Amino acid sequence: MSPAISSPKKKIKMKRKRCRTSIIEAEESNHQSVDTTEEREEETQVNHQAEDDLEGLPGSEQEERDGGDGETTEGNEGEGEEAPASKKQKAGKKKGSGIMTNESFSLLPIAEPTKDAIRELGFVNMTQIQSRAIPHLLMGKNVMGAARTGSGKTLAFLIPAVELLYNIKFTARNDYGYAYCHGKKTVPCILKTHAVAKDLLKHHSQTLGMVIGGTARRGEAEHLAKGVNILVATPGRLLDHLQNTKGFVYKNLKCLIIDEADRILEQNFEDDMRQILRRLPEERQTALFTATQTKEVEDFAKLTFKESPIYIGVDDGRSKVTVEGLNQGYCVVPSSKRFLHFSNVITLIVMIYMENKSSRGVPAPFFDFSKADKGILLCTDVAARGLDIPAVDWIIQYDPPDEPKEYIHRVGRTARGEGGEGNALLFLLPEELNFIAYLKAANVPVKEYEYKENSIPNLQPHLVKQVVDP
Ligand SMILES: Nc1ncnc2c1ncn2[C@@H]1O[C@H](COP(=O)(O)OP(=O)(O)OP(=O)(O)O)[C@@H](O)[C@H]1O
Repeated sequence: MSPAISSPKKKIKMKRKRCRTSIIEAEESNHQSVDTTEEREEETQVNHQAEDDLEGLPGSEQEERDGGDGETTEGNEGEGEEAPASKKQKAGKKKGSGIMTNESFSLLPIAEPTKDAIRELGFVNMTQIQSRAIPHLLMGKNVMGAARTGSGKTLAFLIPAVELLYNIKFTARNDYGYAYCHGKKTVPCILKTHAVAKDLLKHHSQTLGMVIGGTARRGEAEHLAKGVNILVATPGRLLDHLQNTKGFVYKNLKCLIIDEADRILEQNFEDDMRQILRRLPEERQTALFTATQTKEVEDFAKLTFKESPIYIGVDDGRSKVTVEGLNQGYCVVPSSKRFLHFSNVITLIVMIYMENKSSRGVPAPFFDFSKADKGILLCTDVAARGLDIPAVDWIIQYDPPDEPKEYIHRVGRTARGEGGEGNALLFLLPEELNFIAYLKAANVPVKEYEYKENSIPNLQPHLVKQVVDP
């Protein structure tokens, strides 16, 4: 029988239970690869060669050949150096989330300043995507990486970026070495990457910049003309600077990293990307990362890579696409009761995160919410991707998104990182129930919660009072 949700407040207060569904190996992965099976086989051979080259490096041979099942290999007991355990690593001791390996960052052939920065971030062992992607990227290979939300993709591509620039001794002036392009125009996603890059560069002299559509471009242009080593950018604004900013030297570009690849084609950035790719030096490394493997990503990969990249699908073969620590369910409610039920669950409205922006295009509620001890953030899909807000307990969806992959990104804002736990509840109208079939086909494990008519308190007078006399 499905659990009742007659008292959502009670449910929220209830000690969160981990989803105990065991991982069942799917016989066939539902994920699509970039290439046809034939191409994939060839690529696998290439991968094995690369892995042989990588012998001795963590995450190389064994894992890649096993195909990576997303199963937990408990973290923190590896040969890691002493490091201050961050909240997240402590959380990892509670229960494995299925994203960790027992391979320590200290085993990577990377410079001391980078290792120091990782240690100071409080990370000891690598997540799966990190242990499998970093060695290839350090060797200059083109990589396409797919791993579920909250599994550490950001460090997977930033550590090699920082490292390679350090090794080739790029100077701050006029050496534009790395471009990181985010598929979606959401400012917080860019900020997250920029913040992680800044932390990693703490003991390095390499420089960092950021260009974002919708913000003042003049300051950006001046910054670019002075020289930036790693540039975090949205596609449209990057193209604008490539076309129009005098003194922006990008002929030395060594690597292009594209994140949230599935959004690029969806958001009609294809033309922008074509033009960006045409302008950048051909002799460069390219990496493409995504949380959801889709047809769009395949198409985009064909546009991006001249030759097949090394494909790393951490979750291929997993029987579910969301993280272990996520409890998720849905509740079918009639249209007339949905809002009341929704308000009952959230009980209190604290912040609203729409498209409103403060200075530099950064939505103020995002920062307030990130810093707050507790709170509720009302948001549109603009907050659905890439955000890494600490300790989000619940994601409540007032209505379903258009596609399962959007659902996966929405719920991916909770239960992030090692040991991350969280809950997600989706309200559906009876006529929207079909969406569950799509979720199940996409390997999203959702439970049905029972809707009880009499569980809704009469909030109407309270709401009216709030509106009239806030
Ligand atoms: N090796 C690690 N050990 C413990 N925690 C980690 C490690 N690497 C990353 N994390 C933490 O895991 C969380 C998720 O990381 P990150 O934001 O990079 O995920 P992501 O895969 O990019 O997610 P999304 O697809 O939703 O953008 C972050 O809070 C990050 O600090």
